[in-house]
Amino acid sequence: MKVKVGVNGYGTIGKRVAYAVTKQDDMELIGVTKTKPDFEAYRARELGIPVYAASEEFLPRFEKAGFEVAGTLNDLLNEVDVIVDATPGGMGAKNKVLYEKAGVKAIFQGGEKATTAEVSFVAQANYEKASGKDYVRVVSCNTTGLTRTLSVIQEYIDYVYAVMIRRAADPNDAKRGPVNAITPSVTVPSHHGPDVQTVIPINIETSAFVVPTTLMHVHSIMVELKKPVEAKDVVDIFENTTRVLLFEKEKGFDSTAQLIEFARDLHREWNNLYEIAVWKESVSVRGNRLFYIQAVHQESDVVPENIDAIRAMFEMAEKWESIRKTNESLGILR
Ligand SMILES: NC(=O)C1=CN([C@@H]2O[C@H](COP(=O)(O)OP(=O)(O)OC[C@H]3O[C@@H](n4cnc5c(N)ncnc54)[C@H](OP(=O)(O)O)[C@@H]3O)[C@@H](O)[C@H]2O)C=CC1
Ligand SMILES: O=C(OP(=O)(O)O)[C@H](O)COP(=O)(O)O
Repeated sequence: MKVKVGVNGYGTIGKRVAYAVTKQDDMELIGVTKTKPDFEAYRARELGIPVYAASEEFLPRFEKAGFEVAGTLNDLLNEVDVIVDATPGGMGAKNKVLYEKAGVKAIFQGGEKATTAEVSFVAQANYEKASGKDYVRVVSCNTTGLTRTLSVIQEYIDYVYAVMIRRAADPNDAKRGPVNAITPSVTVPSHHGPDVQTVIPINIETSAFVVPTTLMHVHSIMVELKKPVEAKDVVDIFENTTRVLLFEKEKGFDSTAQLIEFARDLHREWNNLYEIAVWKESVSVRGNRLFYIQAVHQESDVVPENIDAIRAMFEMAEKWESIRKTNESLGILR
């Protein structure tokens, strides 16, 4: 039996999760919601995905355009086993009452507070904690990136300090850009450090800056070590970590631009780079401090996590079986 999945909010994250669901042999995409009949709604329809109005108040927009919807969110909720809420940050918590009323499990995204769900989730770090749960939050793209690499070197960590260089907007977001400025999060820690702690129990402080780019976030990470480790051992660990890839400046990976080009060269859908990109040369140890730099494709790294969260919530597969299935279905390299 396939799990019936709906996606509420067919935007940057929602459309990618919907696509990923269609690639799973144990899941069925029942439909997605839109607030308006724009090109994304027409494209979903072309792809054969039933489009529902995000609520009754939006129905007149669709009627005016002559766009026939399959129903409203409430109708979608009657059809599904789980809803992936990918609405703008903060809206998921409000939607939760609808999901509770419908008796439907729900996955929230990183724009929601941790308290919205029972578990904050990164598959490789705490898959089992989501087992059988009704409400799970896939943490933000940056928190997912930090957790993926830090969770596998956890035994060496005394304290982590990370500087997050955040992209100003997604490529399709003309409202927020171009931005000719650097915007610091003036309070330390930025929300990322405490957010990592909702998944793994480590000491971590983060600060954050928004810079004028749409191509990925970059993290400069410094770890005070609890016990000695050599850079080559950390490289080995990352080389054997799922959803983490090492890239070499030596091979032309000078910036996030080449990382995105790499994803384009793979003919990845939407040039998704689901894996966290660690610059190999940046992994270095000086005294009792480990340094490395990584980049996060904000539009896609959380997509496999949403798929694994569904399997965990329905106890459909053990952790590594789910990760393997998700990776294979999306062409994730490791
Ligand atoms: N973009 C990113 O880099 C990342 C985002 N996240 C998190 O994912 C979540 C979604 O973000 P993102 O995909 O970027 O957001 P987007 O703005 O790209 O998409 C949100 C979608 O929600 C829909 N929406 C708007 N209002 C409503 C409503 N009242 N009811 C239902 N749907 C509505 C919009 O649909 P319509 O187009 O029809 O108006 C829109 O497409 C947030 O929590 C965010 O923090 C997590 C990781 C990375
Ligand atoms: O989850 C994200 O970033 P975050 O981890 O810095 O909050 C996404 O890139 C969304 O960021 P946004 O809040 O700038 O849209």
